[in-house]
Amino acid sequence: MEKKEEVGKENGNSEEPMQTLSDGSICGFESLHRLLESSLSPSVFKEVSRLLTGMNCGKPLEPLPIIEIAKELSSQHDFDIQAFRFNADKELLREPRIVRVGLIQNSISLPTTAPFLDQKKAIFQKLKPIIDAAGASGVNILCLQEAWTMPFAFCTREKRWCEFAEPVDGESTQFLQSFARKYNMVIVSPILERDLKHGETMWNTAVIIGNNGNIIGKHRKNHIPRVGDFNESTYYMEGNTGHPVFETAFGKIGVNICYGRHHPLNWLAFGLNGAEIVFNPSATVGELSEPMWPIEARNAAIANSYFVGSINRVGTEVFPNPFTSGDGKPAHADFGHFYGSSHVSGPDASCTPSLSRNKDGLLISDMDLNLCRQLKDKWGFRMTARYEVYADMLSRYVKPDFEPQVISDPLLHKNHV
Ligand SMILES: NC(=O)NCCC(=O)O
Repeated sequence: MEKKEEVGKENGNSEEPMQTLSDGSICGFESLHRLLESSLSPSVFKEVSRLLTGMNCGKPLEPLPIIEIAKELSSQHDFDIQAFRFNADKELLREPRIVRVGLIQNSISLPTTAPFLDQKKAIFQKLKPIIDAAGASGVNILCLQEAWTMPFAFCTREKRWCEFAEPVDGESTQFLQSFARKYNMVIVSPILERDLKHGETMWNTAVIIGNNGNIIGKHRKNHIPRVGDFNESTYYMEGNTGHPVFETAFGKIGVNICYGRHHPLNWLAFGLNGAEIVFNPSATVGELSEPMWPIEARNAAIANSYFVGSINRVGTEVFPNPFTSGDGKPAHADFGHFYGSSHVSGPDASCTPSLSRNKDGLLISDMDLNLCRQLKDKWGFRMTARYEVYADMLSRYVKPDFEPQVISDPLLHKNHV
């Protein structure tokens, strides 16, 4: 209690509700986890963590040591780096299947008024040391944030930002292919795609680059947001690639891009196709979605017995021309603060602490993929699901003559005298 008041004071007034500050921190702390750690006694913090971030094999998630070269890169280039290990129980008939996964979150590098080519090059330059830190740390599968090559200009609805769209084998893929080869690393690269063979149409796409630098395939975002400033339908179409799972050298992975995380059936479909890790590269802002962020991915990991890697970009991106969202509010030139907070959720309801809310970062997680089946066996969610009942319901629901199954209390409609 004493500590909590201290935190309130840092915010200027202990009577005021605590607020996030303009530097993107929460009351001066880079994450909720850090705020709680500094504000609570060690024993209370331990109990709060048990409830907030769960337990893995009966213990809090183990932090992993970070190698010197990665530490140096993180201090030279000012990015957060954290590492954890998800264990699984030892099995008698299967060896552990440990995969090292990296998630990168970052802000843009130049103002959105800079020439486009410079903006793009500067983001590439910024990412180099972070990808090197991942590669040098032995990351097997690395995922970047949604539309990582560009500012998240979709709020503006101005067509000029379409220039950032690239074919699947374009410049950004070529840039990442060299890292994939150098570090024997699978890389998931979410970009704004221009499909040259289909009339130059655009998609919000994740390109999956294999550890030999080959392109394994692509997935196109299934659901387009129509909420707040996220008017993304101006730029790309609803995906037409289904829910592919990519069998890589290090495990079976799927990509549920940003707003798709609000759709439980979207998560389910990747699970039904056998995903062991699903990435959720995102771009979302505090005012809109922050209370949902720690819940949805975690729920998906639990319900589908797989790991989820959630990534959100960082910072506030200000655009040259103000825009509105048709909600009667004044025109504004930015989306609000992209709150980072990337994290990994396990199928056993454990979860890493989040990366910073206001800083670039690399989160490394070792995960024993055996945990997925162990949780399927323990909780039996796949076995107890009634897919035939859901399938029947859905097939009736999509028909125009669908009638909701509602049984009304007959007394509700009885005429009272
Ligand atoms: N990029 C994107 O789909 N954002 C939508 C906002 C949200 O889902 O939180």
